[in-house]
Amino acid sequence: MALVSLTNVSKTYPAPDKHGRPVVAVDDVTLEVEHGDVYGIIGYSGAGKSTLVRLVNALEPASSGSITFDGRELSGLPERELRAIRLGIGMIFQQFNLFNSKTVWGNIAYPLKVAGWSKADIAARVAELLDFVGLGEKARNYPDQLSGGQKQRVGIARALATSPRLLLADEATSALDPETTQEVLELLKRVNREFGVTIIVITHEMDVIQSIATKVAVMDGGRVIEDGDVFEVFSTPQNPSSQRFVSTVVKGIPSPAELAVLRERHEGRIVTISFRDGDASQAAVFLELANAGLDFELVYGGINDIQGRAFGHLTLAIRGADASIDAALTSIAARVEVTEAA
Ligand SMILES: Nc1ncnc2c1ncn2[C@@H]1O[C@H](COP(=O)(O)OP(=O)(O)OP(=O)(O)O)[C@@H](O)[C@H]1O
Repeated sequence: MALVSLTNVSKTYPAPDKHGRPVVAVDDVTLEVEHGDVYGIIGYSGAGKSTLVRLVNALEPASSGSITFDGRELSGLPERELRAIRLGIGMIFQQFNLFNSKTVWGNIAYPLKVAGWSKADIAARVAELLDFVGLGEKARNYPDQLSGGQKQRVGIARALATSPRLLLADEATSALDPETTQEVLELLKRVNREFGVTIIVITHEMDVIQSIATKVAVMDGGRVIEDGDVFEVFSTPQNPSSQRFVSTVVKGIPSPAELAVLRERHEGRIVTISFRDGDASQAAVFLELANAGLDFELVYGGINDIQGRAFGHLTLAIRGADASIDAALTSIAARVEVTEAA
């Protein structure tokens, strides 16, 4: 049984949008998060990601559809029972949401005090968590004496205090620099591996999904437009909207503006060849162009690595007789994806 299961879930806010209509923030979403998953939810700003998190956390009720947590239907549950379910769900935020008037120790101890733990149990648990996130030295410091990465580590320790089964990370690394982001992501991987905590990661950053997610859902306009294995979704998106979104976050696909510049700077036909690991050797593709007597140069490209599997897009300017180029591209297209700029 999935840990979190959403079936035809929608959330409509009566507050009208700029056309005077209610806002459909989440639109008929069905997805399942299995125990042990690191499930990424990615999409443009306004796609409905944060709203989805608030529904899963039972902070707001869905307008329609069913949400279950560990097999229990959330809708219709009284507040007392929802509170008990929320204890099994930890949450971390972009702005960390620490109490500035409490020390690091006090921040981590807070949920345990609320849950009625004894002083001795709290002390032991906080010490254990400080050690896990590597902040033992900072126990007596206040949040404004910490770096962003340290603050998020406190946020993670606090979220884990009551041993939740699910951790919701809403843009948890978006305020951090790339190096600190990687450190926090490594810590989240350990949370998943060592404690078996299932994680839902909400982000607009490809790097985050790429380094920790095992599955991903792409959201656009409140809907999940594509979901599945991270490598599959990012290397070969099926839906035109997710293709458009993916092309903005993966490396190596020239935007329309970049294509216009390439066309201006290079003679010949501009063709993007997309490789997925194990698909076909790049050497074989280049050899085919050379054997057809074509002149070509690499003008744009990038390789993406998703958990040890690579895919990439190389854009070439190819020069030669049109018929020879057509024949070579038809032959290459039998093995790898070929896209010629219109
Ligand atoms: N409480 C609310 N009342 C009215 N409209 C809302 C409310 N919360 C969210 N919305 C609207 O719902 C849509 C989805 O918002 P949401 O914050 O879930 O998107 P998001 O993908 O998380 O974007 P971001 O990354 O910018 O936070 C937006 O159009 C937003 O304006």
